[in-house]
Amino acid sequence: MTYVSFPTTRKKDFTAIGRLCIDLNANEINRPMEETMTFTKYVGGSPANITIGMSRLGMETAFIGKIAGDQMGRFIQSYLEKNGIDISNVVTDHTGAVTGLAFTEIKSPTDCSILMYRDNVADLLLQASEVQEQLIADSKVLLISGTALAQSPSREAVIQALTYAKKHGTIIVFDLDYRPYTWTSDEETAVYYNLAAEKCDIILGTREEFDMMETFEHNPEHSDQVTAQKWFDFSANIVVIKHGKEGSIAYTREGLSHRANSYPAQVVKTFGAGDSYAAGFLYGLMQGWTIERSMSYGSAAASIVISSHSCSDAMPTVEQVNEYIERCDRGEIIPS
Ligand SMILES: Nc1ncnc2c1ncn2[C@@H]1O[C@H](COP(=O)(O)OP(=O)(O)OP(=O)(O)O)[C@@H](O)[C@H]1O
Ligand SMILES: O=C(O)C[C@@H](O)[C@H](O)C(=O)CO
Repeated sequence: MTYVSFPTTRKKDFTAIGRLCIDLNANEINRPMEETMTFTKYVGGSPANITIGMSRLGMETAFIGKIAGDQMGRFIQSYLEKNGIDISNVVTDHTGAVTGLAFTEIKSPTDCSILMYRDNVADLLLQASEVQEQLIADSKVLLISGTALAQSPSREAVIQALTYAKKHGTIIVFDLDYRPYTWTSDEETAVYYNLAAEKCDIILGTREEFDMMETFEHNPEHSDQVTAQKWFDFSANIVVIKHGKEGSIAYTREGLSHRANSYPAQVVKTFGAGDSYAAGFLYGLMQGWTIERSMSYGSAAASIVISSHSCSDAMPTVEQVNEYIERCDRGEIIPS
């Protein structure tokens, strides 16, 4: 059964809009930030990570965003280029805005947190007039991520991108990617998230992220089914709710639900799980696989990334995911 009909003849498989940042991941793991001395620098930002993931899986990708006009911005630009991502709609800021930094604290494989430095960041300065309609028209999929809705003018840029995607029949994926520190109030967050979600074909989020969106609604049991059902009255065909190590559940417009277990992992840190899951899942759907197989593929990609030090740089290729699944099937991966 086909749940989403992706356009067939387009130059790009996948384009994302949103933030391009830097991750500084602690080298001394299993320690609090107060005792962490050194970090390794990677490209970061959830939509950037997903795009890198899609590119590693062999998809034709592009990015719409804004980078700082400095060394960090140029580092991001060159990394995207090296990964085969079309950066013709990555605009450089000339107002002195900076690159967002995410310092990661890895206290234990299950206790990780991120300290964000996001004052006057370039990614939130993308303007609606800078979004290229033709690029969206040329893409099978447009992925938006929630953080870009947090402030103007980036908020308007995303809404304009949604308008172009609707006009051209580009499939819209919403990765909720809720980062509370970027927002000023729960009400503002819920209102903008809901407005954007109404236009999306596929929505991916964690239970906690959907709870935030239900600020004005009644779902006392935090029921995944109730959450998903609402979106089928709008544009959604698939709603995926992620539950960390417990796996994920996808609902479809036809009223079916599909579960996927997580794969075993030698966990180094948990962040990056959602981004790699999104890349693997969307890749599978775009190959015409079943929802279960696509979810399972996303779960395997997630286990690879959480077993690694980085998010972006650890995004796996098709060969790596296949090999990981085979090793798991042979019982060779012992969970940590
Ligand atoms: N500890 C774990 N062990 C194995 N797989 C995991 C673990 N945590 C997450 N995953 C896998 O990653 C998928 C997405 O994880 P999760 O629900 O934590 O998303 P997320 O909160 O968006 O991730 P992130 O931490 O990157 O924000 C899960 O469905 C599961 O397949
Ligand atoms: O999303 C961010 O800005 C930080 C990410 O790059 C980080 O790697 C992460 O949390 C992935 O989900």
